[in-house]
Amino acid sequence: MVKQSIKAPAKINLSLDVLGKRSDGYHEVKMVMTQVDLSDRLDMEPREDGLIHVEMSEGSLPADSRNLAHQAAVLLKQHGGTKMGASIYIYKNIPVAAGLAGGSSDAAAALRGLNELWKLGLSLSELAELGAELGSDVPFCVHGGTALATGRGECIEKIPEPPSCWVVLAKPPVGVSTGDIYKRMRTEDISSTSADTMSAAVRDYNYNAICRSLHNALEQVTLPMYPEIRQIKERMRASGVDAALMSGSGPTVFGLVKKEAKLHRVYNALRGFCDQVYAVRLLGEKQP
Ligand SMILES: C[C@@](CO)(OP(=O)(O)O)[C@H](O)COP(=O)(O)OP(=O)(O)OC[C@H]1O[C@@H](n2ccc(N)nc2=O)[C@H](O)[C@@H]1O
Ligand SMILES: Nc1ncnc2c1ncn2[C@@H]1O[C@H](COP(=O)(O)OP(=O)(O)O)[C@@H](O)[C@H]1O
Repeated sequence: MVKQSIKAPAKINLSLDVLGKRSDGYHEVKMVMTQVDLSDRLDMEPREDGLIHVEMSEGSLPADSRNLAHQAAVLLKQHGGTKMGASIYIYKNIPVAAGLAGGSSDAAAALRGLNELWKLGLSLSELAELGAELGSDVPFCVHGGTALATGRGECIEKIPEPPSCWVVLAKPPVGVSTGDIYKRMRTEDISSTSADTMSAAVRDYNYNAICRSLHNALEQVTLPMYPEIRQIKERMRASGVDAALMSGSGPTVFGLVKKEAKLHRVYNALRGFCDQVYAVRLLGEKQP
């Protein structure tokens, strides 16, 4: 039996501008997104009986039709008109509801993997278009790498990879609802945007400019609601990261660190403060 084993990496938002509220209930955004090497893994096998069956290593998450990878498989099956089914096993490493797009990345990995297994021959753009039906972050996860995302997040323009660095991720034990954070966003308070500056810094391969340009408009909503996120940011800065920012709607904070010699100090400072801390690399960067 042919099997597929495929990685589903987490994302961080190097910059996130909210440009306004749309008539469809979503917000117009402009974001620079990139992937890090903290990944779930999806093992997939085709099934002759046509059923979609998902199992998760993480018992607290639904494996039924509420699971984004399950939804992706059903959508692709309908779109591709195949009689085949699939068994999907998800090894979960990415913290859930963290602002790291773990669910979206699982959905994207299911689309890419099943497209191969079922020999549907869809292009990445076609898979991304399908993925947009599941969530705004899914198209980015289908393409992967580093990108400028516009619209509600589903319009993807690939940009070059940023310079290599360490990324320390720290997630406080709070649950944040993305929809709730967007709903509370006061777009009239927006005073500055950052995506163009960040995109230029990435294209220039300029690490210091990337650090200076980190910006997330959703911080103005999430930080006052959860003081522990601000504390993590402050602790990261005090421990010597080059720059720190909340990812997406939160609550995970990421810190960028160029020098490996600093990494242990940052990691240990955070570990004493919060349980879920990861030291990872940006994915796809040129090796130094
Ligand atoms: C904030 C971001 C930044 O990358 O990531 P996360 O924090 O979720 O990782 C994304 O914009 C999240 O994308 P995603 O998590 O796919 O959101 P969706 O499922 O499409 O939408 C969830 C809800 O958020 C709101 N929403 C989402 C995207 C957007 N551009 N405007 C919105 O107002 C809508 O109310 C929607 O019902
Ligand atoms: N495969 C999956 N992995 C993680 N969460 C999932 C998955 N499928 C559905 N979900 C649901 O999606 C929601 C958001 O999860 P996630 O993608 O981890 O958040 P975020 O976009 O904030 O990083 C959670 O409430 C979770 O129950």
